[in-house]
Amino acid sequence: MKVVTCVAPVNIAVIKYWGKRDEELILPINDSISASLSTDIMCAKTTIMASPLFKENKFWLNGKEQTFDSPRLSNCIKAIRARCDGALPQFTWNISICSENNFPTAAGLASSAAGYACLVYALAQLYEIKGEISDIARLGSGSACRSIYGGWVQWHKGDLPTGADSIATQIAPADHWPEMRIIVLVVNDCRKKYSSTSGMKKTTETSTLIQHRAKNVVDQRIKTITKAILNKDFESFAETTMKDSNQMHAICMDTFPPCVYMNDTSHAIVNLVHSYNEYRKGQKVAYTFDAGPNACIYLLQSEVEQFISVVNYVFPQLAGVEYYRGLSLPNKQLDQKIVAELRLTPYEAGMLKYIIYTKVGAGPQELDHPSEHLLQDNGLLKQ
Ligand SMILES: Nc1ncnc2c1ncn2[C@@H]1O[C@H](COP(=O)(O)OP(=O)(O)OP(=O)(O)O)[C@@H](O)[C@H]1O
Ligand SMILES: C[C@@](O)(CCOP(=O)(O)OP(=O)(O)O)CC(=O)O
Repeated sequence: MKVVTCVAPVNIAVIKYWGKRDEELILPINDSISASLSTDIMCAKTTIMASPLFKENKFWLNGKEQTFDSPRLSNCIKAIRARCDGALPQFTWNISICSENNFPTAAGLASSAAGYACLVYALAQLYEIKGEISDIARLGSGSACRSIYGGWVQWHKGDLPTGADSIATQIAPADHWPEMRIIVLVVNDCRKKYSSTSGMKKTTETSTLIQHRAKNVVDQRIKTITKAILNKDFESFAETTMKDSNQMHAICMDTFPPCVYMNDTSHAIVNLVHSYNEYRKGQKVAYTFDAGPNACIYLLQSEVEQFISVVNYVFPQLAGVEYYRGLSLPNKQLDQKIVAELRLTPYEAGMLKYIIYTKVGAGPQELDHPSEHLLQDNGLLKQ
């Protein structure tokens, strides 16, 4: 019997992946860049057990048994096994897979990225594969290839029709910009109506704006934001991040019928960030939205106290929920000058469900201690 347990991070793109040139191989029409977040706060955790005694393959996600026949799961397993030494005994054994996310699944919080990166990373440990695996994680979910690395990561779209050059590389490790923080303002954590996969397929079929983005916009933004990250230039990083999020959602609106992911609360957050930056006389806080209404805020640690005091004033919390999750948030009295100058008025309580406070992290890891395994020795779920 052989067993491995791994964790892998969520990643939040600052230059977005939206649109494929090959649906089957999951090849994007443009490069993208993200930061992988700390697995201490948000992660997928996956145990894979192989045994000559297992009669069949099994897969559980968040405690519920799933079919083993899903095309994306099969594609990842096939591709990993094609790179494995067939002489290893575990090569011929059946496997049990158990995965869980410690944050909402399919709610636009990049669960598929963390989930498939974790699956592929754990399979690579099980089958003792060294070398590139981000192209295999990409077969599970495009954005998953970026979660194979920690820190700041670029997914190169590649040119080959096989997808062999459509891989992720690290731009800078997690400790390159240690002051960087991420606050996720959770507006809705329910399963979303249209998945990223179906939304971006409709976009490539119907939007004309997306051609403009791929041809004329992304390459320059990739250069600008890479330079900003390497030079730790927050102003330039923030402006590019916000513009790129806005362009992705403009393209979603240009899709026919439109796919609308942001809601009124999301737009209220956008307005608040711009007002705040005006008050601070610079781009001190940056928002970005994936395929859902939740806002991911990038900001430096020095800005957190003041920004969060403003968020708490404008979006009062409902009592009785575990509201702050992750790193401990500083508790600062709101500066009344900001309220007066920005003419801030609170919305009704409960528009934000909760807040996750986290930072950039080091990427997937194997957890060696047997207590970490999610499966019993017989390959069934631990109770
Ligand atoms: N831990 C996991 N292991 C394996 N597969 C997972 C895991 N978590 C999520 N998935 C797969 O990803 C799907 C959710 O992907 P989807 O793209 O709809 O949402 P999301 O990743 O949360 O949002 P987004 O990609 O827009 O940020 C799940 O239905 C499941 O098939
Ligand atoms: C909005 C995004 O989060 C899109 C993520 O799309 P997915 O990677 O979930 O899509 P598939 O490749 O079809 O699985 C932007 C991004 O992460 O770059």
